[in-house]
Amino acid sequence: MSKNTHSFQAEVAQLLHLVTHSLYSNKEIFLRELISNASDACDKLRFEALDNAALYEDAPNLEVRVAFDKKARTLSITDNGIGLSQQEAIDHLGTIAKSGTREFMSRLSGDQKADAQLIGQFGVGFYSGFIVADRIVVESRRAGLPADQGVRWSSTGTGDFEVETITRDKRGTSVILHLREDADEFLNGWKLKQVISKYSDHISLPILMEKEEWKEGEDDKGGEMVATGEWEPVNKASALWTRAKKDVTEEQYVEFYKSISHDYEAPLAWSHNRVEGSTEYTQLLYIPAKAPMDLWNRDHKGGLKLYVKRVFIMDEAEALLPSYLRFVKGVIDSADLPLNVSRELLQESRDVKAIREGSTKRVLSMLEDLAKKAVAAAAPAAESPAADGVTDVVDKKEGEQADADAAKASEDAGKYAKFYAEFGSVLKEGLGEDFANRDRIAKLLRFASTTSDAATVSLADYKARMKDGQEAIYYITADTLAAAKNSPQLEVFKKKGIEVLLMTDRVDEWALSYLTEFDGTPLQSVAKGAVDLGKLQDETEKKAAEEAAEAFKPVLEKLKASLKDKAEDVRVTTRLVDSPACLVVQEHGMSTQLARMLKQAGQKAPEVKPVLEVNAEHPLVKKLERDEAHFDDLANILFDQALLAEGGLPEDPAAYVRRVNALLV
Ligand SMILES: Nc1ncnc2c1ncn2[C@@H]1O[C@H](COP(=O)(O)OP(=O)(O)OP(=O)(O)O)[C@@H](O)[C@H]1O
Repeated sequence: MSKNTHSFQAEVAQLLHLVTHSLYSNKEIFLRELISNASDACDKLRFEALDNAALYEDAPNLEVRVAFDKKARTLSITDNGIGLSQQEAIDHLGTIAKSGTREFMSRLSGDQKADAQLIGQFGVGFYSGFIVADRIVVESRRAGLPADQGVRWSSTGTGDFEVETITRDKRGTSVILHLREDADEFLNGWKLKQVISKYSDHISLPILMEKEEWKEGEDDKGGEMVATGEWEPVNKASALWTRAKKDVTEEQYVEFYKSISHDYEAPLAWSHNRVEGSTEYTQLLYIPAKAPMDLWNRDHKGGLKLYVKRVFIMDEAEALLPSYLRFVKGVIDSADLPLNVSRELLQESRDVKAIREGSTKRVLSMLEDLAKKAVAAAAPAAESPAADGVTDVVDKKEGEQADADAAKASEDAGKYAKFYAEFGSVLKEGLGEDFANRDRIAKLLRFASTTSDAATVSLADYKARMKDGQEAIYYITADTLAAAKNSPQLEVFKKKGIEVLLMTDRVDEWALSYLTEFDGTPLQSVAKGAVDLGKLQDETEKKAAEEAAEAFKPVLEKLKASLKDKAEDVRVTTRLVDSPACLVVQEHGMSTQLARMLKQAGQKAPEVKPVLEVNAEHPLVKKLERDEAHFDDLANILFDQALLAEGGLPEDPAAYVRRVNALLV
């Protein structure tokens, strides 16, 4: 193949421009990305070689070599992994195959700082080389292909790249960076070693660099470091999760997280354990601080990296965690699974089931810990050791330590709220997905309520504040917090000072349908079924209500007849104070709000005919008794207004307007 020029996919060209302009403040990450790709390529070779050992050719020891040439101003990262065929070079180094790319691009604002964060989160991988290089040459040969089917890919990172055939004896890939004028610092062995140990110590392959020696200059003209031709490893080369906890620093855990997740921010928490027993495995699980952009995309893949006895098997192994924990990142290294395990096999394996259960429990405990820290911080200061009077006399050092501890405690305290804001909605899916852990999940949920606009109220908090005689945990679902707060259904609860949880998340109604009770107390939607305040209503109130209903009966019958196409039933209620009417659905029916949402999403929703409840004390309702001439109009207005009040739209808005206008003139 002679030299061919190809254009980058439009998104790549755009990304390259941003990479070179926005990621400048953190140049050195390019090395982490390229070494990580080299390591992935070796993992892939090892995996393919399980079925075809010939792929190793004569070089079974997988490794990465980093070399630089001061004169040529080049830095190269060479691996003897799987390599790239010509077509693969064109496909993989000219496009972005990642899900969520388009959405990511649309969120870029042109503000360099904000964009740099986003790009960091997205992960630019190979293209990060252009932060420091104005030209990149990739030479590669795929394992198993003959030497004359190598490929050279080169580009200056603008609009296009060139590809040509070369002869390459060694399998694997060399990425050769022609460094920019201002990237001189990477032509220095000491600097490179420092960056490698910061970002790539956990890579399980040896990363080799040429040993250097000091050579005096001639005629005492100063000296310099020169390469000796001998290669030495510069990383620990033991996978991080295989080390003992005590041998891993906090910074190393954080860097490892960043390298597997491509996240910019440190994780909120992690847990590293060796599990022994009938199923043996190591788990290293992280809870990110930020949701990835495509968490809600249908094609978002969650899951952990799976290793078997330190051999990389697959990314995004979804079978290792339930879908509602798809935000968790990390590694599982199993001692029991066969090396040739496939995704299909994972689904059926009993070992995987045990790993999944164990990892789920571990994640829930991490979340419980974070939640506990938030509660502890909210507790009165008297419980903190600094306030118990014993620490009156502290020397300066202890004082500083106490300050540091306090800062850490306050940071820890905010973590659960941070987690919940990002992933609370996903966690709720667990109510419907993971019956075995439903109670634990329920304890982790937080909601806004009539006493708190922020989603901070736990079901346990709510229970602790329940009124004497209150027999249920009341909640309402709505599209927005404002709609929930102002819902007519809440009027009687407000009047009696009873707290109601306000649920405005799309998943709430679906998820809550799986949680019928919490700690022995039933959950009750205030928009479903007839309101039954039970013991909260005294006898005189009940009697008055019954009498009002009796007196209202004739009007009720007429209302039912007028609205027979719209309302399932019409009844008198005590739940309203200021509003004339509201809509409710039958006890086990789908709420009108959920039905509306499904329809908007283009999905099939059953026709929900709501029940109209009227407030017999309201002047507008009383008017029904007197105004025979407008009865039908009034009845329809009452219904449509109740629909409007909960965020719906009258079936025939023009007719509604006509009716109201007729009454206004
Ligand atoms: N050293 C290499 N050897 C073989 N293939 C490589 C190498 N470097 C990159 N590639 C190929 O190019 C693709 C694109 O690399 P890039 O770093 O841009 O994204 P990625 O690795 O797929 O994603 P991410 O970096 O976000 O994990 C890789 O998926 C891989 O197929």
